Amino acid sequence: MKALLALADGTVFAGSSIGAVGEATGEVVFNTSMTGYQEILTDPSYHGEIVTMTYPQIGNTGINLEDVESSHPHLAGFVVKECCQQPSNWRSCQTLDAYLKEKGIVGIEGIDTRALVRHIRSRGAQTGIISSVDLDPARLIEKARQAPGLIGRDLIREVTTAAPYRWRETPWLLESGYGQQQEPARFRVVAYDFGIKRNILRLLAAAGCDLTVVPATTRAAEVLALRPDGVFLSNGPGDPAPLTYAQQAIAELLGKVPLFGICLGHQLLAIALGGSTYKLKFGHRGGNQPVRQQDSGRVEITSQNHGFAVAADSLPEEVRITHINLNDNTVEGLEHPRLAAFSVQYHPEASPGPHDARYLFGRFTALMENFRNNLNQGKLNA
Ligand SMILES: NC(=O)CC[C@H](N)C(=O)O
Repeated sequence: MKALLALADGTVFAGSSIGAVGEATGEVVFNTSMTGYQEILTDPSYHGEIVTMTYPQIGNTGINLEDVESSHPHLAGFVVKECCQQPSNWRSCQTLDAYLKEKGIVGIEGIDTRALVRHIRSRGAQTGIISSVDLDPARLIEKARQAPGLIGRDLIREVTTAAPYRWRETPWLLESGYGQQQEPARFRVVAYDFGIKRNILRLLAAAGCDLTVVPATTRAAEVLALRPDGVFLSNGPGDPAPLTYAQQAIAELLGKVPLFGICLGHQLLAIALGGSTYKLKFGHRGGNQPVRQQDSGRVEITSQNHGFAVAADSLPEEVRITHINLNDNTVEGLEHPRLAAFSVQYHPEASPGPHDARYLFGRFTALMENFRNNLNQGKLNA
C-alpha cells in the first residue's frame, strides 16, 4: 500500500506503508544507530517525534518480548529504508511490521532515507506527516504545517506513571535474562518518571538502589517525605522549558538530597540551577556520539537522543561543565559540587548503545554515600 511522508517545508517522499494504516504527525528526526530499534521504538522520549532510521535495513532480528524500554511504543511514526519481512533471531516472535500494526504505529518504508536525513541536516528538524489514507501531497503539507511543534508543549504528562511504584529488576544476562535485586539495597532512591527508560531503573537497582518511581508532578515535599538518600531525574520527551512544576520541585530538592539527572533530567536540573535551554538544529540521536570528560580528557562514545540542549553561557558560576560533545562542543554534562547534583545529556544506560558511561551510576552511589557521611558528621549545611 502506498504511503507519503510530507514535511512542513513542502518536501514530499513517496514510499510504502508499514505498520498501522493511518496518519501520524510529529517532528521528523533521525537516529543513526545501526540496531536497537526495539529500544528506540519504546523509549518514551520519542513521544511526539517521527523517527527515521539511517541504517538501511531495520527489523532483521524481529521483535522479542524483552528488549523494551517501556510498555509500548511512544514515537509518533517510524521511517525506514527497508523493513525486513524475514527476521532471524532465536528470540524473535514477530516481525517489526506486525508489531507496528499491533501497536497502532504508522510507518513508511522505501523512501530515500539518505536524502531525507541530508534535508533535515541542512534545513533543520521540522514537523511532518506520514499518511497511508490521504495521498494528496498539498493537503498533507498543509496538515504538517498545522501540526504542533515541540517547543512550549508539556509532553511528559502524557507518558509519566499515574501512580508511584517500586522497581527491583536488574539488567539482562545471556544465561538468565533479567534479574531481580538480591541484597538489601544500600540507598533509598526516588526516581522522577518524566518518561523513564527501564534500563536506567535496572542499572540503578544493580547499583544497590531501593527504587520508588514517582509521577512527574510529584512535589518536592512528597519526595522528601519518603526520606530518600538520592533523587534521580529521568529522561523524557519534548521541550524542558514549559515544565515549570518539575523545575520548581528540583529547585526545592537542591542541597537537601543528592541529585542525578539524565537527558531531560539534565536539562531540568540546569534550568533549576538558573540556566536555560535551546532547541538544536536537528539534535543528537544515535549510538556513536563522542563526548569528552573535561577533567581527565578521556573520550566516551555515547548513546544519545535529544533535540534540546543546555546553553553553556546561561549557567551560574558555581556550575561546572563536566562533559562536552566533540562534534559540536555542546554541553553534555554538568555538576554543582556544593549542592551535590550532577547530570548528563547523553544516555549512560545506552539501550541501545555503548557501555562506556556506566561509571556514572557508581558516581551517583558514591555521591549519596558521601552526602550521608557528611550528614552524619554534621558537616553539611547547604
Ligand atoms: N531523551 C531525552 O530525555 C530527551 C530530552 C528532550 N526531550 C530533548 O529532546 O532534548
